[in-house]
Amino acid sequence: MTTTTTSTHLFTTRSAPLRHLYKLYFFTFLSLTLSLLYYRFTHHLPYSHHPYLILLLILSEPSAGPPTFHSPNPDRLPEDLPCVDVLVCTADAAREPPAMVANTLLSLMAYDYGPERLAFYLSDDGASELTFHAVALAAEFARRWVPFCRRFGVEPRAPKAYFAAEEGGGGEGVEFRRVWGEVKKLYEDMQEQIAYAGSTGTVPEETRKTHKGFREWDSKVDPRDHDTILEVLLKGSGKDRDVEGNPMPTLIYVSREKRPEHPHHYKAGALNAMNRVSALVNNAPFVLNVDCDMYANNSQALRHAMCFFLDPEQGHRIGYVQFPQSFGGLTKNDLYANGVKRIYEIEFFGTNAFNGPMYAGTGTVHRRESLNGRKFTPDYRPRLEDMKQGMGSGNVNWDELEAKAKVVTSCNYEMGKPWGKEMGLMYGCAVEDVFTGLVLHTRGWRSVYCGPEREAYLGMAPTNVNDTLVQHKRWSTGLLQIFLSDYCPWTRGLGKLKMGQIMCYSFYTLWALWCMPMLCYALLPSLALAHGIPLFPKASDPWFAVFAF
Ligand SMILES: O=c1ccn([C@@H]2O[C@H](COP(=O)(O)OP(=O)(O)O[C@H]3O[C@H](CO)[C@@H](O)[C@H](O)[C@H]3O)[C@@H](O)[C@H]2O)c(=O)[nH]1
Ligand SMILES: [Mn+2]
Repeated sequence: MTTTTTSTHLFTTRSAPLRHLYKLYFFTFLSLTLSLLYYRFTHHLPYSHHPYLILLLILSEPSAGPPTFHSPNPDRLPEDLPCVDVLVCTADAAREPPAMVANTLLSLMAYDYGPERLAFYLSDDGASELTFHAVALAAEFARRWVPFCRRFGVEPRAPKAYFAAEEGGGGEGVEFRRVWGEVKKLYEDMQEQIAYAGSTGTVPEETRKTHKGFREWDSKVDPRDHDTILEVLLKGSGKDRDVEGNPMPTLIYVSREKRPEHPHHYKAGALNAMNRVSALVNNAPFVLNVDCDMYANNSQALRHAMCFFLDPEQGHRIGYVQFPQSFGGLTKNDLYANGVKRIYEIEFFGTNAFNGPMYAGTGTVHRRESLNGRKFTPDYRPRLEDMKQGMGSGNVNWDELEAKAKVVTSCNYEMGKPWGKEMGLMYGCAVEDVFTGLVLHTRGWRSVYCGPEREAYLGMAPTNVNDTLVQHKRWSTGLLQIFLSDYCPWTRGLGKLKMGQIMCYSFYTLWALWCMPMLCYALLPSLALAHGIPLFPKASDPWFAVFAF
């Protein structure tokens, strides 16, 4: 049994062995399903769902086919890495508790990457004082948490998960125990303050004096109608330092301007606004976006992503690197399949052979240029030297920044500009992520799916049937909308995408079609039974073998 392995400098690609067996399995399955269709026809049995099933089965072939694995070699990375801007979004303090947002931010701020090269932007579409409070507390606690993680190499770096796990994970010895105890105490204090504010619904007067940002909530703020609220909570470029004197990364809280008469384009609008704010500070060549309900579980993930972008042979073609979304706290036996394991454990590895996976909305590192409208051309060869400019140069004018950031986050800013159409995340679709990924692929970029052994992100998925239905309705209608739009993979993609990729995109965007076979499978057996129609041939009939398979 051999595996095909190709190795370039910074990452290794390995294809699954026995690729022909996958094909053999697929064609056996397909021919048996087709013969079932024939049997249903000739025996006048209910068969209406079969054509859909066969169509979906054929379209699923590339993604369900043999997996291709890309493994990064971070030991070979250059020392001086390019900056990364990290965009985190939250939208509703009631559904996305401020303590969770703080925890996600802290896990990201503790990335093993070099704090002076990172800048964090928290977009709060809920314009909540409680979220602002939690983020401001997280900024202070980070001065202690980040050096602690770095010094003892602890994992995971989300404090909640870390302290909930085995006591004192990551080290031993008297010194470790002492520091661990101190940091835990500080963390619990922070948690208590967040919880207290949550229980009273407001922030204590004393705390409100610590940041000018709180003044924005002196009068009531309507999340759908307010000015931009923005505060730089940590200044990078060596200004703010942790307890050991090392530079802290930049951290900025932003709640963009909202007016009822202006469409805000949900998460896509939020990310585009953050994209512009981050361009005013470091304008990092790479942008990581993470939903606030997913914490970083692997402190190496960013270094892994860089292995792909900086690879001397293939890096320049890569538009984005997608990490899996893994979920904790699912229902027993994952009753509603909200873990979407099939996608992240099977299909995305299959898409690696066809220019890479869809953009899944979180745990994604984008090349800023490709996200912002650049088409891939074979002569595109970004130089590491150019990518390294930006942070650390100390030339950010922090006073001017707030004023400039307010301009680029105002409702009118995008008027007459290509944002949402040719630049940034695409507007007008409920699954802005898949849509945007498709556009990037049609512009010639490749993507890479990287599934590290230690899960890169761990998050929350819906746990009740109501939330699941809302999510699935949004996904299935949004995806179908793409199939029926100008960006139908068969029209926009022909000549630009690989055939396997067109099939993958069709498989996902036609996801709503699954309702046909599903409904039939749910209804037909009981209907057939009630009318005395046998659904299956007798055991003595040769056709029985096909059914038994
Ligand atoms: O007006 C909005 C609405 C949502 N969000 C944020 O967008 C993210 C995703 O929203 P969520 O309600 O959690 O949706 P999910 O169904 O969990 O999201 C999945 O599906 C989306 C596409 O539909 C992807 O963008 C997400 O990354 C993916 O996790 C969250 O961080 C929200 O805070 C905003 O910033 N502004
Ligand atoms: Mn979510």
